[in-house]
Amino acid sequence: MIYENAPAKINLTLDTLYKREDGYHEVEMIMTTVDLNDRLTLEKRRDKKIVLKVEHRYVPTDHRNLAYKAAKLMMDRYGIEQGVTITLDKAIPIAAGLAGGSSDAAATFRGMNRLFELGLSLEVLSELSAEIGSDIPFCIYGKTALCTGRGEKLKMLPKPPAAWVILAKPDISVSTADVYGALKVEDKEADIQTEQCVKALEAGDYQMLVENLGNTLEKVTTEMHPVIQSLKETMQKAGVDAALMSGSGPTVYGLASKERQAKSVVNALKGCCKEVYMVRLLG
Ligand SMILES: C[C@@](CO)(OP(=O)(O)O)[C@H](O)COP(=O)(O)OP(=O)(O)OC[C@H]1O[C@@H](n2ccc(N)nc2=O)[C@H](O)[C@@H]1O
Ligand SMILES: Nc1ncnc2c1ncn2[C@@H]1O[C@H](COP(=O)(O)OP(=O)(O)O)[C@@H](O)[C@H]1O
Repeated sequence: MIYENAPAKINLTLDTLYKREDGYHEVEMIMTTVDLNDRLTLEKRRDKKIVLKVEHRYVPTDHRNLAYKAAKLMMDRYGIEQGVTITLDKAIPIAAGLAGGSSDAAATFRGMNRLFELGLSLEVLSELSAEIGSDIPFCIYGKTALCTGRGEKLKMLPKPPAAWVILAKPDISVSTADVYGALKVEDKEADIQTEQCVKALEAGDYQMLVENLGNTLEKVTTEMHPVIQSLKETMQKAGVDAALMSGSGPTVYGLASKERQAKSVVNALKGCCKEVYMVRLLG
Protein backbone atom coordinates (compact mmCIF):
# COMPACT_ATOMS: atom_id res chain seq x y z
CA MET A 1 0.00 0.00 0.00
CA ILE A 2 1.26 3.46 -0.97
CA TYR A 3 0.41 6.68 0.87
CA GLU A 4 0.51 10.11 -0.74
CA ASN A 5 -0.20 13.58 0.60
CA ALA A 6 -1.93 16.11 -1.63
CA PRO A 7 -1.45 19.65 -0.32
CA ALA A 8 -3.56 22.63 -1.39
CA LYS A 9 -1.98 25.55 -3.24
CA ILE A 10 -2.50 29.28 -3.10
CA ASN A 11 -1.64 31.89 -5.69
CA LEU A 12 0.75 34.56 -4.48
CA THR A 13 0.25 36.17 -7.89
CA LEU A 14 -1.89 35.44 -10.93
CA ASP A 15 -1.55 37.54 -14.06
CA THR A 16 -3.43 36.82 -17.30
CA LEU A 17 -1.48 38.01 -20.33
CA TYR A 18 -3.80 37.23 -23.30
CA LYS A 19 -6.25 34.70 -24.64
CA ARG A 20 -4.62 32.15 -26.91
CA GLU A 21 -5.84 30.55 -30.14
CA ASP A 22 -6.52 27.28 -28.27
CA GLY A 23 -8.93 29.06 -25.89
CA TYR A 24 -6.61 28.97 -22.86
CA HIS A 25 -5.15 32.11 -21.31
CA GLU A 26 -1.45 32.70 -21.25
CA VAL A 27 -0.70 33.25 -17.57
CA GLU A 28 2.14 34.21 -15.29
CA MET A 29 1.58 33.15 -11.71
CA ILE A 30 3.45 32.27 -8.55
CA MET A 31 2.01 29.39 -6.59
CA THR A 32 3.01 27.85 -3.29
CA THR A 33 1.66 24.99 -1.16
CA VAL A 34 -0.07 25.20 2.21
CA ASP A 35 -0.45 22.65 4.97
CA LEU A 36 -4.03 21.59 4.19
CA ASN A 37 -3.88 18.10 2.76
CA ASP A 38 -6.02 15.49 1.05
CA ARG A 39 -4.69 12.01 1.76
CA LEU A 40 -4.58 9.13 -0.69
CA THR A 41 -3.80 5.45 -0.47
CA LEU A 42 -3.17 3.33 -3.54
CA GLU A 43 -3.32 -0.48 -3.67
CA LYS A 44 -2.82 -2.88 -6.57
CA ARG A 45 -5.76 -4.95 -7.82
CA ARG A 46 -5.65 -8.20 -9.76
CA ASP A 47 -8.25 -7.02 -12.28
CA LYS A 48 -7.63 -4.01 -14.54
CA LYS A 49 -10.15 -1.78 -12.79
CA ILE A 50 -9.68 1.66 -11.30
CA VAL A 51 -11.75 1.78 -8.12
CA LEU A 52 -11.94 5.15 -6.46
CA LYS A 53 -13.36 5.47 -2.96
CA VAL A 54 -14.28 8.97 -1.76
CA GLU A 55 -16.77 9.82 0.92
CA HIS A 56 -17.88 13.24 -0.21
CA ARG A 57 -21.22 14.36 -1.66
CA TYR A 58 -19.78 16.57 -4.37
CA VAL A 59 -16.80 14.54 -5.50
CA PRO A 60 -17.35 12.13 -8.40
CA THR A 61 -15.83 8.61 -8.11
CA ASP A 62 -15.80 7.85 -11.85
CA HIS A 63 -13.87 9.04 -14.92
CA ARG A 64 -14.76 12.68 -14.04
CA ASN A 65 -12.48 12.59 -11.01
CA LEU A 66 -9.01 13.96 -11.75
CA ALA A 67 -7.39 11.19 -9.68
CA TYR A 68 -9.21 8.60 -11.81
CA LYS A 69 -8.03 10.38 -14.98
CA ALA A 70 -4.46 10.35 -13.72
CA ALA A 71 -4.55 6.61 -12.94
CA LYS A 72 -6.10 5.84 -16.35
CA LEU A 73 -3.49 7.92 -18.19
CA MET A 74 -0.64 6.16 -16.35
CA MET A 75 -2.13 2.70 -17.08
CA ASP A 76 -2.64 3.43 -20.78
CA ARG A 77 0.68 5.19 -21.33
CA TYR A 78 2.84 2.64 -19.50
CA GLY A 79 0.88 -0.53 -20.35
CA ILE A 80 0.09 -1.38 -16.72
CA GLU A 81 -1.78 -4.69 -16.69
CA GLN A 82 -3.10 -4.51 -13.11
CA GLY A 83 -5.73 -2.25 -11.59
CA VAL A 84 -5.66 0.09 -8.65
CA THR A 85 -7.87 0.96 -5.68
CA ILE A 86 -7.49 4.59 -4.68
CA THR A 87 -8.92 5.77 -1.38
CA LEU A 88 -9.22 9.52 -1.21
CA ASP A 89 -9.74 11.37 2.05
CA LYS A 90 -10.78 14.95 1.18
CA ALA A 91 -9.82 17.85 3.44
CA ILE A 92 -9.37 20.54 0.78
CA PRO A 93 -12.64 22.34 -0.04
CA ILE A 94 -14.10 21.59 -3.48
CA ALA A 95 -14.05 24.09 -6.38
CA ALA A 96 -12.32 26.58 -4.13
CA GLY A 97 -9.32 27.86 -6.12
CA LEU A 98 -7.03 25.69 -3.99
CA ALA A 99 -6.34 23.03 -6.67
CA GLY A 100 -7.69 20.17 -4.56
CA GLY A 101 -8.57 18.01 -7.57
CA SER A 102 -5.29 18.84 -9.31
CA SER A 103 -3.31 17.94 -6.21
CA ASP A 104 -5.18 14.61 -5.92
CA ALA A 105 -4.29 13.91 -9.55
CA ALA A 106 -0.64 14.81 -8.92
CA ALA A 107 -0.54 12.50 -5.88
CA THR A 108 -2.03 9.74 -8.04
CA PHE A 109 0.69 10.20 -10.68
CA ARG A 110 3.39 10.01 -7.99
CA GLY A 111 1.66 7.09 -6.27
CA MET A 112 1.18 5.05 -9.47
CA ASN A 113 4.85 5.64 -10.30
CA ARG A 114 5.86 4.16 -6.93
CA LEU A 115 3.22 1.40 -6.76
CA PHE A 116 4.16 -0.03 -10.17
CA GLU A 117 7.86 0.78 -9.80
CA LEU A 118 8.04 2.74 -13.05
CA GLY A 119 11.03 4.83 -12.00
CA LEU A 120 9.79 7.97 -13.77
CA SER A 121 11.20 11.36 -12.81
CA LEU A 122 8.99 14.16 -11.49
CA GLU A 123 9.83 15.99 -14.70
CA VAL A 124 8.32 13.21 -16.83
CA LEU A 125 5.25 12.98 -14.57
CA SER A 126 4.84 16.74 -14.67
CA GLU A 127 4.92 16.81 -18.47
CA LEU A 128 2.45 13.93 -18.76
CA SER A 129 0.08 15.46 -16.22
CA ALA A 130 -0.39 18.63 -18.32
CA GLU A 131 -2.55 16.48 -20.63
CA ILE A 132 -5.34 16.46 -18.04
CA GLY A 133 -5.04 19.87 -16.31
CA SER A 134 -3.01 23.08 -16.29
CA ASP A 135 -2.44 23.15 -12.51
CA ILE A 136 -1.30 19.52 -12.13
CA PRO A 137 2.35 19.95 -13.25
CA PHE A 138 2.86 22.42 -10.38
CA CYS A 139 1.19 20.00 -7.94
CA ILE A 140 3.54 17.17 -9.00
CA TYR A 141 6.37 19.09 -7.27
CA GLY A 142 4.15 20.83 -4.72
CA LYS A 143 6.67 23.50 -3.78
CA THR A 144 6.89 27.14 -4.89
CA ALA A 145 7.10 28.01 -8.57
CA LEU A 146 6.62 30.61 -11.25
CA CYS A 147 4.12 29.03 -13.63
CA THR A 148 3.79 30.26 -17.22
CA GLY A 149 2.23 29.06 -20.49
CA ARG A 150 -1.27 27.95 -19.50
CA GLY A 151 0.24 27.20 -16.09
CA GLU A 152 2.20 24.06 -16.99
CA LYS A 153 5.67 25.58 -17.52
CA LEU A 154 7.49 25.78 -14.22
CA LYS A 155 10.45 27.60 -12.79
CA MET A 156 11.07 26.57 -9.20
CA LEU A 157 11.52 29.39 -6.69
CA PRO A 158 12.78 29.56 -3.10
CA LYS A 159 10.12 28.79 -0.52
CA PRO A 160 8.43 31.77 1.15
CA PRO A 161 9.37 32.89 4.68
CA ALA A 162 7.41 31.10 7.44
CA ALA A 163 3.89 32.49 7.88
CA TRP A 164 0.36 31.55 8.95
CA VAL A 165 -2.32 31.31 6.30
CA ILE A 166 -5.97 31.86 7.11
CA LEU A 167 -8.22 30.39 4.42
CA ALA A 168 -11.85 31.47 4.21
CA LYS A 169 -14.01 29.54 1.74
CA PRO A 170 -17.45 31.14 1.25
CA ASP A 171 -20.38 28.79 0.75
CA ILE A 172 -20.42 29.07 -3.06
CA SER A 173 -18.74 27.12 -5.84
CA VAL A 174 -16.93 28.76 -8.69
CA SER A 175 -16.15 27.18 -12.05
CA THR A 176 -12.65 28.02 -13.29
CA ALA A 177 -13.84 27.97 -16.92
CA ASP A 178 -16.64 30.47 -16.12
CA VAL A 179 -14.19 32.87 -14.45
CA TYR A 180 -11.70 32.78 -17.33
CA GLY A 181 -14.69 33.08 -19.70
CA ALA A 182 -15.88 36.28 -18.01
CA LEU A 183 -12.43 37.91 -18.03
CA LYS A 184 -12.37 41.13 -20.07
CA VAL A 185 -9.40 43.23 -21.17
CA GLU A 186 -10.45 46.00 -18.73
CA ASP A 187 -10.02 43.56 -15.84
CA LYS A 188 -6.30 43.78 -16.40
CA GLU A 189 -6.08 47.31 -15.01
CA ALA A 190 -4.53 45.87 -11.85
CA ASP A 191 -0.78 45.79 -12.16
CA ILE A 192 0.44 42.38 -11.01
CA GLN A 193 3.97 42.58 -9.63
CA THR A 194 5.24 39.13 -10.59
CA GLU A 195 8.87 40.22 -10.83
CA GLN A 196 8.81 41.99 -7.47
CA CYS A 197 7.23 38.94 -5.91
CA VAL A 198 9.99 36.71 -7.34
CA LYS A 199 12.58 39.12 -5.92
CA ALA A 200 10.90 39.03 -2.51
CA LEU A 201 11.09 35.22 -2.48
CA GLU A 202 14.72 35.28 -3.60
CA ALA A 203 15.55 37.75 -0.83
CA GLY A 204 13.43 35.90 1.76
CA ASP A 205 11.81 39.30 2.42
CA TYR A 206 8.35 38.78 4.03
CA GLN A 207 7.42 42.47 4.02
CA MET A 208 8.24 42.82 0.34
CA LEU A 209 6.30 39.63 -0.38
CA VAL A 210 3.08 40.76 1.31
CA GLU A 211 3.28 44.09 -0.52
CA ASN A 212 3.43 42.41 -3.93
CA LEU A 213 0.60 39.87 -4.00
CA GLY A 214 -2.01 40.22 -6.75
CA ASN A 215 -4.57 38.32 -8.81
CA THR A 216 -6.28 39.57 -12.03
CA LEU A 217 -9.14 37.07 -11.59
CA GLU A 218 -10.09 38.54 -8.21
CA LYS A 219 -12.10 41.38 -9.79
CA VAL A 220 -13.93 38.98 -12.13
CA THR A 221 -15.01 36.52 -9.42
CA THR A 222 -15.82 39.33 -6.97
CA GLU A 223 -18.25 40.81 -9.50
CA MET A 224 -20.06 37.45 -9.51
CA HIS A 225 -19.81 37.02 -5.73
CA PRO A 226 -19.38 40.24 -3.70
CA VAL A 227 -18.90 38.16 -0.53
CA ILE A 228 -15.26 37.82 -1.60
CA GLN A 229 -14.72 41.55 -1.08
CA SER A 230 -16.35 41.50 2.34
CA LEU A 231 -14.22 38.54 3.47
CA LYS A 232 -11.13 40.40 2.32
CA GLU A 233 -12.17 43.50 4.25
CA THR A 234 -12.93 41.49 7.38
CA MET A 235 -9.44 39.98 7.21
CA GLN A 236 -7.82 43.36 6.60
CA LYS A 237 -9.66 44.95 9.55
CA ALA A 238 -8.61 42.03 11.74
CA GLY A 239 -4.99 42.81 10.94
CA VAL A 240 -3.66 40.39 8.32
CA ASP A 241 -0.43 41.39 6.59
CA ALA A 242 -2.12 40.81 3.21
CA ALA A 243 -5.34 39.28 1.89
CA LEU A 244 -6.05 37.94 -1.60
CA MET A 245 -8.33 35.59 -3.49
CA SER A 246 -6.61 32.36 -4.57
CA GLY A 247 -6.78 31.18 -8.21
CA SER A 248 -10.24 31.58 -9.72
CA GLY A 249 -11.68 31.71 -6.20
CA PRO A 250 -13.77 31.92 -4.21
CA THR A 251 -11.37 31.18 -1.32
CA VAL A 252 -9.77 34.27 0.20
CA TYR A 253 -6.55 33.86 2.14
CA GLY A 254 -4.79 36.10 4.60
CA LEU A 255 -1.15 35.96 5.64
CA ALA A 256 -0.01 36.62 9.20
CA SER A 257 3.50 36.38 10.60
CA LYS A 258 2.39 35.81 14.23
CA GLU A 259 0.19 33.05 15.63
CA ARG A 260 -1.77 35.44 17.88
CA GLN A 261 -2.49 37.69 14.93
CA ALA A 262 -3.68 34.69 12.85
CA LYS A 263 -5.97 33.53 15.68
CA SER A 264 -7.63 36.91 15.96
CA VAL A 265 -8.31 36.86 12.20
CA VAL A 266 -9.95 33.43 12.61
CA ASN A 267 -12.10 34.87 15.41
CA ALA A 268 -13.09 37.88 13.32
CA LEU A 269 -14.31 35.53 10.56
CA LYS A 270 -16.67 33.70 12.92
CA GLY A 271 -20.25 34.42 11.90
CA CYS A 272 -19.36 35.53 8.36
CA CYS A 273 -17.75 32.34 7.03
CA LYS A 274 -18.36 28.75 8.11
CA GLU A 275 -15.35 27.21 6.43
CA VAL A 276 -12.18 28.71 7.89
CA TYR A 277 -8.76 27.05 8.18
CA MET A 278 -5.62 28.25 9.89
CA VAL A 279 -2.59 26.51 8.42
CA ARG A 280 1.05 27.21 7.62
CA LEU A 281 2.77 28.02 4.37
CA LEU A 282 4.71 24.94 3.24
CA GLY A 283 6.36 26.08 0.00
C1 LIG B 1 -7.15 29.54 -12.03
C2 LIG B 1 -6.13 28.51 -11.67
C3 LIG B 1 -4.90 29.21 -11.10
O1 LIG B 1 -4.00 28.34 -10.52
O2 LIG B 1 -6.52 27.57 -10.70
P1 LIG B 1 -7.85 27.19 -9.86
O3 LIG B 1 -8.61 28.40 -9.50
O4 LIG B 1 -8.64 26.26 -10.74
O5 LIG B 1 -7.36 26.48 -8.61
C4 LIG B 1 -5.66 27.72 -12.93
O6 LIG B 1 -5.23 28.58 -13.96
C5 LIG B 1 -6.70 26.77 -13.47
O7 LIG B 1 -6.09 25.58 -13.78
P2 LIG B 1 -6.93 24.20 -13.94
O8 LIG B 1 -8.02 24.16 -12.93
O9 LIG B 1 -5.95 23.09 -13.97
O10 LIG B 1 -7.58 24.44 -15.36
P3 LIG B 1 -7.85 23.42 -16.58
O11 LIG B 1 -8.58 22.22 -16.06
O12 LIG B 1 -6.62 23.20 -17.37
O13 LIG B 1 -8.84 24.31 -17.45
C6 LIG B 1 -10.17 24.58 -17.09
C7 LIG B 1 -10.67 25.72 -17.96
O14 LIG B 1 -10.14 26.98 -17.48
C8 LIG B 1 -9.77 27.83 -18.54
N1 LIG B 1 -8.33 28.12 -18.48
C9 LIG B 1 -7.50 27.38 -17.71
C10 LIG B 1 -6.16 27.68 -17.62
C11 LIG B 1 -5.66 28.75 -18.38
N2 LIG B 1 -4.37 29.09 -18.35
N3 LIG B 1 -6.49 29.47 -19.16
C12 LIG B 1 -7.82 29.19 -19.22
O15 LIG B 1 -8.56 29.89 -19.92
C13 LIG B 1 -10.18 27.11 -19.81
O16 LIG B 1 -11.48 27.55 -20.14
C14 LIG B 1 -10.24 25.66 -19.42
O17 LIG B 1 -11.15 24.93 -20.18
N1 LIG C 1 -10.28 14.71 -6.85
C1 LIG C 1 -11.19 15.70 -6.92
N2 LIG C 1 -11.49 16.44 -5.83
C2 LIG C 1 -12.39 17.44 -5.93
N3 LIG C 1 -13.07 17.75 -7.04
C3 LIG C 1 -12.82 17.05 -8.15
C4 LIG C 1 -11.87 16.01 -8.14
N4 LIG C 1 -11.81 15.52 -9.38
C5 LIG C 1 -12.67 16.20 -10.12
N5 LIG C 1 -13.32 17.13 -9.40
C6 LIG C 1 -14.32 18.07 -9.96
O1 LIG C 1 -13.61 19.28 -10.28
C7 LIG C 1 -14.28 20.44 -9.82
C8 LIG C 1 -13.28 21.49 -9.26
O2 LIG C 1 -12.36 20.85 -8.45
P1 LIG C 1 -11.27 21.46 -7.47
O3 LIG C 1 -9.96 20.92 -7.88
O4 LIG C 1 -11.70 21.19 -6.09
O5 LIG C 1 -11.35 23.04 -7.69
P2 LIG C 1 -10.29 24.18 -8.06
O6 LIG C 1 -9.77 23.86 -9.45
O7 LIG C 1 -11.08 25.44 -8.01
O8 LIG C 1 -9.23 24.21 -7.05
C9 LIG C 1 -15.27 19.95 -8.76
O9 LIG C 1 -16.48 20.62 -8.92
C10 LIG C 1 -15.41 18.45 -8.97
O10 LIG C 1 -16.65 18.10 -9.53
